[in-house]
Amino acid sequence: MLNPPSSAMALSGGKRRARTTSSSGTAAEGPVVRYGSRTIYTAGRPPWYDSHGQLKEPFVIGLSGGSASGKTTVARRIIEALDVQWVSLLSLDSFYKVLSPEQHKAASNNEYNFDHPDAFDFDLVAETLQRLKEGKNVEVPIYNFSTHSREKLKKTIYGANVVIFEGILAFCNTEAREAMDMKVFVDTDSDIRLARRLRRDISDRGRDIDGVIKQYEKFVKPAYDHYIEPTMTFADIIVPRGGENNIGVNLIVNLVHQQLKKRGFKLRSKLKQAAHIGQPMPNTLHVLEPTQQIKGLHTFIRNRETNRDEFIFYSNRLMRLLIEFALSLMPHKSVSVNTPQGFCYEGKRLDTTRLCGVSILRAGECLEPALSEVCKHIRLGKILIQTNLDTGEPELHYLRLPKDIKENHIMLMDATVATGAAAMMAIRVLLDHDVPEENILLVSLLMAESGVHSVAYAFPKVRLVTTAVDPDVNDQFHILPGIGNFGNRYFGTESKHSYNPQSA
Ligand SMILES: Nc1ncnc2c1ncn2[C@@H]1O[C@H](COP(=O)(O)OP(=O)(O)O)[C@@H](O)[C@H]1O
Ligand SMILES: Nc1ccn([C@@H]2O[C@H](COP(=O)(O)O)[C@@H](O)[C@H]2O)c(=O)n1
Repeated sequence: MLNPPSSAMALSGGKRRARTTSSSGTAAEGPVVRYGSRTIYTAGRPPWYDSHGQLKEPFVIGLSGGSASGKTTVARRIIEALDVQWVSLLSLDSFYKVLSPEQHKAASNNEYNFDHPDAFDFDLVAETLQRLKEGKNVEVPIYNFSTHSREKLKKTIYGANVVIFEGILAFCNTEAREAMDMKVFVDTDSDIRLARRLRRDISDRGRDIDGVIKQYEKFVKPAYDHYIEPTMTFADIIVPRGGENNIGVNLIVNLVHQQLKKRGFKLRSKLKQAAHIGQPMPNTLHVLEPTQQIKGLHTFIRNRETNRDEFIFYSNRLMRLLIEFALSLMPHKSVSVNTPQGFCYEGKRLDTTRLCGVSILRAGECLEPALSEVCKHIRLGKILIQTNLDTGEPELHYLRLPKDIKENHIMLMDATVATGAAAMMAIRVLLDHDVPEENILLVSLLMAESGVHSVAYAFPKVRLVTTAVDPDVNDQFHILPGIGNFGNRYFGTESKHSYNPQSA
């Protein structure tokens, strides 16, 4: 499972590993999932949009077949062999309708038809697939086969590069079918399916032998003949025998790889390209006036000889000025107050109830105290984005956003904006949580020209607020002349590694 409620995502480190999320509760129970000798990490989502800020739709694989044909096994084999970052597994089981007490009684006597299309909420299936295609997160019910009911807790699945949707009637619904880029039917002999189902239902689903056979004869077999097998005609690929069919699985994996390659994912180097040179700065950019005082503070924090105490002191001062400046750009309403002398003063008031701060970890967190000092009780969220040292691309590792964020104005804080890749990812996260673009203010001590252009190009309504804009970014994506690694200087840490384009 990836996201506990309230949009908090599991955190894990690691390089060049596939990540999965699952709705069925079987494929990915925690941040780490083991398939034989392989370890799958469920965090570290790479960009799911392009340099225009537009979403790249995930590649959706539909997997259908009879009960116990091996759909889940094939799905896991595909995930394992794909070795693609961020794959979501969605199961039709999650969409079983909630039973009435009478239906529940029938189910306990193996007299409820769980294999009929009416047993599923296909409207919710279509809505869920649509949201995933839009890169949005979804809350999916967790189904319990022993109690025939949904668990109290839901699972959150985030949009992904590849989404696998599996289920007996996955191809029955037109809207669901239309959301699929590839349809795979797992075709396993009916005797084998019955034998597997007997074993599984007795050991995993709390059933007895007579009950399984009764349900199979009355509902499962007729439904296969009537509803499931006919949908085989929709399949692009038919995989006989299921998960043991290596050639079938490899064929699917190769086709998906070809499709993903077409979509491309080298975002950061694309952003650094010099297309912006000579372009005027966007009018969404607000730079603090370079007074002597501001330049004086920059002189301290840019100087490599400045020790840590002084670096913290002077950058804190600059951050406070930056936050005050950013607040002046937030909406204020008109208010009138009476002075002690009894005069009316027509003033302005900032509505702090509809304002949140979101910091991009780790360095963006340094701006939080300045914001909390000037906006008492402000609600704060955090987004952890780290650079994958193999690819140089940003990856989303952790997310905790204030509740009802969509109704708020957001001060999105990071210490620096170089290529703009991390800022774009954070903005994309906010947009995916339905925050209006014009409500986002990206606040950063220092920005590079290319970062400003990239963010402004992709998100023209986001306002950018900074204390200075530097002209360049080097091959390691550091700002030039810059202030060095802000986080390391502020926290007194050393970065052992950084992205090296030569070894990528
Ligand atoms: N090739 C296989 N050989 C033996 N058992 C298998 C094989 N494939 C799947 N199974 C077992 O059969 C049961 C159903 O498989 P599963 O992949 O969950 O099917 P489905 O998702 O279609 O219901 C599971 O208990 C699984 O371990
Ligand atoms: N409460 C339930 C719900 C469903 N079933 C059976 O599960 C089968 C679908 O799951 P697979 O993993 O086999 O695809 C389906 O054939 C239902 O009969 C159930 O027994 N109890």
